[in-house]
Amino acid sequence: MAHVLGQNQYGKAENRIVRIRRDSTRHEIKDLNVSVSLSGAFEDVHVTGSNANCLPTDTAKNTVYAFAKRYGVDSAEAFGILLARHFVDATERGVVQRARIRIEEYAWDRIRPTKSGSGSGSCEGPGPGSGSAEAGHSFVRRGQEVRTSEIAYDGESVQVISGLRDLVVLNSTDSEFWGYLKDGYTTLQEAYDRILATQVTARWRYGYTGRADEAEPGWDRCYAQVKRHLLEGFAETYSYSLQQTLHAMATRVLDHTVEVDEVRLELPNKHHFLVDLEPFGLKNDNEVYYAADRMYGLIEGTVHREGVIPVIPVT
Ligand SMILES: O=c1[nH]c(=O)c2[nH]c(=O)[nH]c2[nH]1
Repeated sequence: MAHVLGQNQYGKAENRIVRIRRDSTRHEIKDLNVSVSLSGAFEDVHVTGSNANCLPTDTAKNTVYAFAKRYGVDSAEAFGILLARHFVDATERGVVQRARIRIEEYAWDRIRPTKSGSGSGSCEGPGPGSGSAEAGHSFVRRGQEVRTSEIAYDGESVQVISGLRDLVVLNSTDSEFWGYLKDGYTTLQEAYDRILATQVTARWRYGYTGRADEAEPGWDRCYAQVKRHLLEGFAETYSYSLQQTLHAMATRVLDHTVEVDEVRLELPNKHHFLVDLEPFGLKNDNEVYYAADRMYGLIEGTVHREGVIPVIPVT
């Protein structure tokens, strides 16, 4: 019985690309997930095993990254048009008859450091975002983080552990990682200017124990204040490791929020790898990155006030 090859298409899906424009100290970021799908004269590829008409998906991937460098990314739409036209018009012998480019774009807002962030504060202090110039290279991914809390009462005292998760932040410069231990399995190149990005999970425990003479902290105020200092701690730390950034963020929360005794952070290192564009005659001057979603380094730690016994569970 004869069989007929029906509709078919192929390409490279989910090319995670971060394009930084660093023309000035005020960097611009474009964060895209680009999927390429080609259809055309691919009967032979499927039926006979001849790859003469097969543009490798690896080439499609390279094209996406090279185009990001060569033409920049003004908008997802304009970038998609460039790519789609290229695959159809520039591929040999009219092999590619239709190109479909799908792009998801993730939006980032700038972290705004505040001048009024100094001095030790309580949750009665100024609200988040008051004051200030925008950070040139520090971003927080748009979309709401999840606020968490865990409350326990044993008949005597109350314990409140608040937190957040899915707060995604990125510094497009001011991050290095070098001078680390090396053994026979070490291949990592030392980095003197890298992207530092993480998805913050934070928990903090209040000193509040619910005694009759104790006033409850302003929970919403404290939440906003802790979040603000986590963001600013991230943005304002010139980092030599994510571990150091973790310590700076947690310390800053304790310095500015007297109600909090202990902070625990879980920070996955969301790796961004510079794409090698040399084969296409392009110099990648820390502009085009492959944003890997796994595997990832996972940096975890607690910072607490001296004399306080830390109790936030290690997960
Ligand atoms: O900030 C970092 N800390 C590490 O421990 C580490 N390990 C690694 O491979 N890259 C990084 N980056």
